[in-house]
Amino acid sequence: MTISPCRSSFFVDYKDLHQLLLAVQEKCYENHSQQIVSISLPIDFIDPLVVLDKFAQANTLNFYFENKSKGEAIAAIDAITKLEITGKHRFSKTEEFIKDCLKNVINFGNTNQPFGATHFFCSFSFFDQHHQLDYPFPSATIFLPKLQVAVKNASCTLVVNNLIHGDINIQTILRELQSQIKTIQSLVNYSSNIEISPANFIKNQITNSGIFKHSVLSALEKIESKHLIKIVLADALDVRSYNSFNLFKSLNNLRQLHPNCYVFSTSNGKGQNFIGASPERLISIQNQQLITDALAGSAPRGKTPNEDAANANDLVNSNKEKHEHSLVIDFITQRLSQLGLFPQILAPRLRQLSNIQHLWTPITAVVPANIHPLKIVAQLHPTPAVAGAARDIACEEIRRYESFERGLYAAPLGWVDGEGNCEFIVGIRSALIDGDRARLYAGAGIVAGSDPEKEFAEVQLKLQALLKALV
Ligand SMILES: C=C(O[C@@H]1C=C(C(=O)O)C=C[C@H]1O)C(=O)O
Repeated sequence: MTISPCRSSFFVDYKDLHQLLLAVQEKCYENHSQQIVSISLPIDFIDPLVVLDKFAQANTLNFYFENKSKGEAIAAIDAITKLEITGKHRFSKTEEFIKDCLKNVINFGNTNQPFGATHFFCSFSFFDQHHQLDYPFPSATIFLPKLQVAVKNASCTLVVNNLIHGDINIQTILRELQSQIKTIQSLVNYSSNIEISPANFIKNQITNSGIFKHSVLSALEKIESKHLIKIVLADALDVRSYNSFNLFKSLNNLRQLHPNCYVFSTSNGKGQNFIGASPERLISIQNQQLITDALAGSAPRGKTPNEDAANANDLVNSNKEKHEHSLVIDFITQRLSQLGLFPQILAPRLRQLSNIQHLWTPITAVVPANIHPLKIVAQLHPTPAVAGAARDIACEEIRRYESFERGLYAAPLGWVDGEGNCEFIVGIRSALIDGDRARLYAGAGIVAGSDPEKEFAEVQLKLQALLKALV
């Protein structure tokens, strides 16, 4: 892997780049092969969401990921190479695909910039097989974008990936790069407008309150008879708007309304988008330091500081909520240990979001270089935070109780780089957007002592928070 220099903001040494591209092409001719040239440049500060809005097309894959509290946002547009998988072994196939691609990458420019060099964007579905045959996303989608713009704190990086082979016109690549940089430069001072104006929808609850509460009661009987310890039951809400949903405005609303969450969106290149604001990180790995969240056990935020503190107090002292939470900690620590890791459980805390608060225990571990992030994703997904315990029985029961396909709901979604760094979140509090239609998803964990009314109210609270953002 060669790295050529690249200097200040928006400075591209086109002469160096031209020579590199010609040399790469020559090798491609000789070997009848293809190479990926990844160009990383520091750029002036720009909002990646504005870049997404400018460049994303309905017929291309794209991805957006933002964590406002960490000062990070990343937009990935169009794919130079992709893998779509339906069925089993999707995590190991993804790992293989990424490793194969990385063998063919030549880096140019400043790869040490935050989010410099190649990043692969991945979305998985909850189950490895869909029951709904026309569900619009495969069980796994992985792509290396053509264009990636990322912000970390005040630093902004552009990555342009190019596929080089014998027949490609190098001059065209250079011209395209110049034109992309010009367009991006023109967006530097563009700020996204805040538009929190809830739209008017026609709504249709998939599982009505009666059906949902009946499922909770039935699940409680199975818990009582020891068939299960916990199950996470989700509900879906179908809405139809008078106009097509606007991805950019909806994401912008989500980040204003849920600044402590991960705001995300991913597309299938056929016009559908899966978006949401999730508080739950599956794993992030930075320089071999892994962190994962055990997040389960909930209470609404109070309307006054006193009510809020009382709700928080009830939550941290509730044996039922603590039991629900500890199932997740136990599962995560066990599964990480099975991989040979030594998980450290940090002090429990509250995760307070705009509408809801959760019991939260971060768990850390050091990841040896030989364990690929996707092995850990495969080992953890789905945790009892979104499935239940015992997990496989809970998954079977979920299929029985829920009348809709979970699809990408409650599944891993994130990025991996070539150095073993990654960030995957759990796609809860999410919606599948298709033109003027959206299906919203949210769920709640059921354990012994759960109250069907309260669980239903919790799910509605989560759905409403999402609905408020869609425009
Ligand atoms: C399943 C969801 O959330 C999960 C369920 C929680 C609970 O029941 O307390 C809390 C956080 C998440 O682990 C969802 O929001 O869809």
